[in-house]
Amino acid sequence: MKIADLNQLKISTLLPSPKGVALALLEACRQEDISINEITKLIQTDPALAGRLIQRANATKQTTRAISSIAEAVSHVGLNAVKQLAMGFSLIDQYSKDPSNGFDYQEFWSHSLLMAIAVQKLSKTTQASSSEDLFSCGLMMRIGCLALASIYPDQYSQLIQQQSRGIPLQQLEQQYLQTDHNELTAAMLINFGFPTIFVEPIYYHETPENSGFSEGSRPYQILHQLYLAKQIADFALTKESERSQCISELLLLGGKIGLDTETFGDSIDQIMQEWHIWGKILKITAKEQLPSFHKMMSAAAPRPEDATNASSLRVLLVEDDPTNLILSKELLSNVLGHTVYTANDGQQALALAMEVSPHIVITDWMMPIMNGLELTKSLRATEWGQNLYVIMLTSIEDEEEVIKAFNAGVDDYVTKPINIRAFRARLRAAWHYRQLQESWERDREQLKRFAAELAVTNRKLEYYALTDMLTELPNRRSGMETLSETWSIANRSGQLMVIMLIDIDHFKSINDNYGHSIGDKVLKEVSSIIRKTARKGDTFCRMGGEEFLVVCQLGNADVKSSILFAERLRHQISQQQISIGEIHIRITISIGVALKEINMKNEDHLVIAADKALYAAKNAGRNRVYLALKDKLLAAPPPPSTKKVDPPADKEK
Ligand SMILES: Nc1nc2c(ncn2[C@@H]2O[C@H](COP(=O)(O)OP(=O)(O)OP(=O)(O)O)[C@@H](O)[C@H]2O)c(=O)[nH]1
Repeated sequence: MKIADLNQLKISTLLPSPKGVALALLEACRQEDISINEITKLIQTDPALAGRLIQRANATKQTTRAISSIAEAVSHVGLNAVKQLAMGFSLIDQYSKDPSNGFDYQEFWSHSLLMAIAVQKLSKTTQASSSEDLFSCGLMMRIGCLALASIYPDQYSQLIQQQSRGIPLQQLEQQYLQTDHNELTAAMLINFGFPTIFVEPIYYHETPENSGFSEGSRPYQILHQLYLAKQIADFALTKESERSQCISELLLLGGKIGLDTETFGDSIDQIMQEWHIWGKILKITAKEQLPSFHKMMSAAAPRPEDATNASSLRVLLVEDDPTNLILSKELLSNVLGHTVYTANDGQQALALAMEVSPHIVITDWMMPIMNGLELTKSLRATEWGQNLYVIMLTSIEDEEEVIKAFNAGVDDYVTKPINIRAFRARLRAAWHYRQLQESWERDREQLKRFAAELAVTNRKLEYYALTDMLTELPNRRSGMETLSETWSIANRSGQLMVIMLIDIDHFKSINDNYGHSIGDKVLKEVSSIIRKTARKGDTFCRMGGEEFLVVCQLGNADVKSSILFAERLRHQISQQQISIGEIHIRITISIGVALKEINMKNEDHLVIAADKALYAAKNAGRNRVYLALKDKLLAAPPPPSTKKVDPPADKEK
């Protein structure tokens, strides 16, 4: 995260800053021993702030009883949030009238308010943070833009205009102002006393992929809620004709934080309602009421209402007659506002089309070298030419000829001389076709992305379902699946089958002596030794607690080699000192080995036999291997060669 150095920028005195009671609150909250009583007294001096605070407290309270006093509102909302809300409200009051510098202050706050309400709503679904804290984060997360607009009024309005031509604002800000709104926001929020846990996610809210936060962590969750809140705010303020393009992306993002379409749609509707209510309270103009999200989701692609909507198409005009070419070009570019490329015959047009990828090809019919029909057929023969919209210009409106043109692949025809109004109307149809095509392509891309993300999520879920999270060994469920598969194969093939149950001796004393987290580390260490010592093909899992299961690979499963392996493992663990920081621990394990026998009905009987052997090993003094064989429990040869290490686990410092 790069934070702007406010002093170096020499702009600190020009930065938007809270005034009056908000400023006093900011100062007061810097004192560690400030009491709610003192804060309440301060707020009482500003009736507008007091009223808004009580309204906010009521907006988030769980009970039906209304909060009516400032003290109650302060303790409900929390000191931190009171301070942040006071700052946000104070800034709105001071910076909401548009000075004539081109920066739309009302739209800025309207957008910020939307982000605040949206992130608060989303936070309730994941409970990553207090929703009041997040409300203030949403309200202030683009405060750097406001700052830049106030410090560099003229330059900043020019940058905003350039941004609307497709250059990212952050890039323009860095280029012309040597800082950007995110750096400045971070610096200002730190100055206002916002905790880093919020400032960092706010800094990355436009580019979450650059944050490096680990998946599922608290900053990661906050960041993704802020990101989604911004997308929702952008969506609400975008032009109606462009709204449908954002819907699938929004649904995908909602899905990522665990919201199904129904719940997500309802949340968006509630956000929009609250936006209007809060807009009135703070005197910020919220846009007209949007239709319900479900309605917007099922709406058909918009049709252009006038020619301005249908402008800016890339048109390839093919005409051999120079006068007609000039006239048509003039009409298309100057009157109708399209970008026009020209060619004099079909062959030239084919080459140019490949180069400029036009949206529409308007071609004359009769031309030398390659006529309009041949050009259309050639275009349709290519993959990229399938979706081009082709309009044929013709002087005769003979039905047979027209059918011929449509059979060759044209989408429409216009008779010459061109009638401007009719031509404009037909281009609108072409524009609509283009819109549908783009939305279809977008949906397909999103579907691909969604499928890829779903595959990753499913793989992760599968991993989590079969893995013990502490030791990262396969878990009991996975072990039981292997056991039952191996049992079936051994049954069919008649091969020998051996399993082992391993249990750490006196593990409870490790927890008791050193605490649970050291106990966890010992479990991890033992798992790692088992993993390293196990023979190739043997599968092992953590059964739970301090018990592990090894299912020997059928080829390895003769009793002698399995006992040797168990002994080696036991010996290895008894010899290895486990060091965790300053603490050094030696532990031992007991192992029960069992062999599949004819009288065993299923794998459970095999586990019971191994358990009996384990119990016998424990009873015989622990740190040893026992074998269950033909209803007998035998100490496994060779007997433990190492000195018996008995309870409790010794502590060496
Ligand atoms: N740290 C930690 N402890 C666990 C975990 N799962 C189980 N335990 C503890 O493991 C201990 C098992 O204790 P016991 O079943 O009495 O067995 P033991 O102390 O190993 O004694 P013996 O098996 O008789 O040698 C209990 O104290 C559990 O709380 C875990 O995931 N982490």
